[in-house]
Amino acid sequence: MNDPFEGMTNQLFEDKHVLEEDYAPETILEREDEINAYRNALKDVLFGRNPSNIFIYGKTGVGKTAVTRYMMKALQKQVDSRDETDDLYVLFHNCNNDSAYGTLRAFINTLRDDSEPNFPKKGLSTGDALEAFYTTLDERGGTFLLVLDEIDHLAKVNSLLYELPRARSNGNLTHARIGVIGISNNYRFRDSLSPKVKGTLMEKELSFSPYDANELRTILMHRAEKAFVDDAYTQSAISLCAAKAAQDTGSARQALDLLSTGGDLAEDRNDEVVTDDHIHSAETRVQRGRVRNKIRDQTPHAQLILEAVARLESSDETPVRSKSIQSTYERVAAHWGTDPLSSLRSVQDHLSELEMLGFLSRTERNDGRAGGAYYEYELAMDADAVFTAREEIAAEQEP
Ligand SMILES: Nc1ncnc2c1ncn2[C@@H]1O[C@H](COP(=O)(O)OP(=O)(O)OP(=O)(O)O)[C@@H](O)[C@H]1O
Repeated sequence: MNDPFEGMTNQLFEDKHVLEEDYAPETILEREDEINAYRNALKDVLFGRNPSNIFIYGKTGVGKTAVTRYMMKALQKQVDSRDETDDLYVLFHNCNNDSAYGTLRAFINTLRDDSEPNFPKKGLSTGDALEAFYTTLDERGGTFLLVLDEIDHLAKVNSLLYELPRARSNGNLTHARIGVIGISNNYRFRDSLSPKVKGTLMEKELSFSPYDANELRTILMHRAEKAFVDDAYTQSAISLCAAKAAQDTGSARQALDLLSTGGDLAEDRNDEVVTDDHIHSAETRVQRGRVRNKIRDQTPHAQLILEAVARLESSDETPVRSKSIQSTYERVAAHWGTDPLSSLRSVQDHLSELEMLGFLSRTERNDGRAGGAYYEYELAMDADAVFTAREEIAAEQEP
């Protein structure tokens, strides 16, 4: 066979990385009000005062992380240019599936010199970790901003959020000041905190709303200019990405995914310009990717239970009660070589969780005295999308 890569050229993309998730935009567009509010909330850091605690809320892809990183960089630059201001350290941590102990350990290890031993993974208590953290902070001195992304996923969050803001007034810190910046998709997060914590935190709250089509178009145009070579996309393709993402989620991530996938498709087909056609085709692929990622985030048993409901849905057996789902789930688990959960209660817990996350819908039925109240479940998404996602996830996991 001839060289399969012979003659391949890169004619569409100037710099594809500009459309990818880990690209940090140097300008933030369409978020002036949020940036102003953020600036006011952070200004104490410049004046040597205790920093405010700040919580950022908003749905996925609306710029919470991008704006936070942008603000932290700008603040760091400003602090570094002012001799009279205390040193600033910004520490980022994603709290997904982590504990207060793990979070503190990550911060301690980031701050410790290479010559110092790492803080142990286990064997000590959260209290020990807090003590070591305070010692490390006080040794350095200065202002520490702790950015806790996905803070609603942090186990034992109350203990941490109660302790950190009081560290200075309790005499645990003398030379250091702490501010907590929490980021969350869950607007109800605050309600879940204990009254004691709410009273101590006194946080400033910033809310990021979904983008509309015009805002998304501005963001996309700016990126497309850098990502593609001249004339490699139509304005109409950009507007279409913006319109589709605005109508669905208002997420800049979704809009960027559509544009990037549209570019991939055009490149695969050797087309020189990204057009509406590519974006229409990209939509199915992006949608599939999103479903797959959402399913991948679930535990193995939750995935099997979801697949069981999808099987029942595709054979027209829904709405269906949890007992019938359980027997289908047992067959699905056997198919994948997994031991199923044995209690109906556990299956029902997973069903409630899947309903809450939007995978399933449920209706309460009541058979009166004879049967009492019970739930019936249906799939809230396309069954084929679940099957494809499950097969793709299984293929990824094969050695
Ligand atoms: N205003 C903006 N200007 C430029 N790029 C943006 C803007 N808002 C979002 N983006 C880009 O969109 C993508 C998603 O944004 P980001 O990660 O900040 O969202 P998020 O709200 O933190 O979402 P999640 O809750 O899922 O983490 C990133 O690639 C980011 O660079």
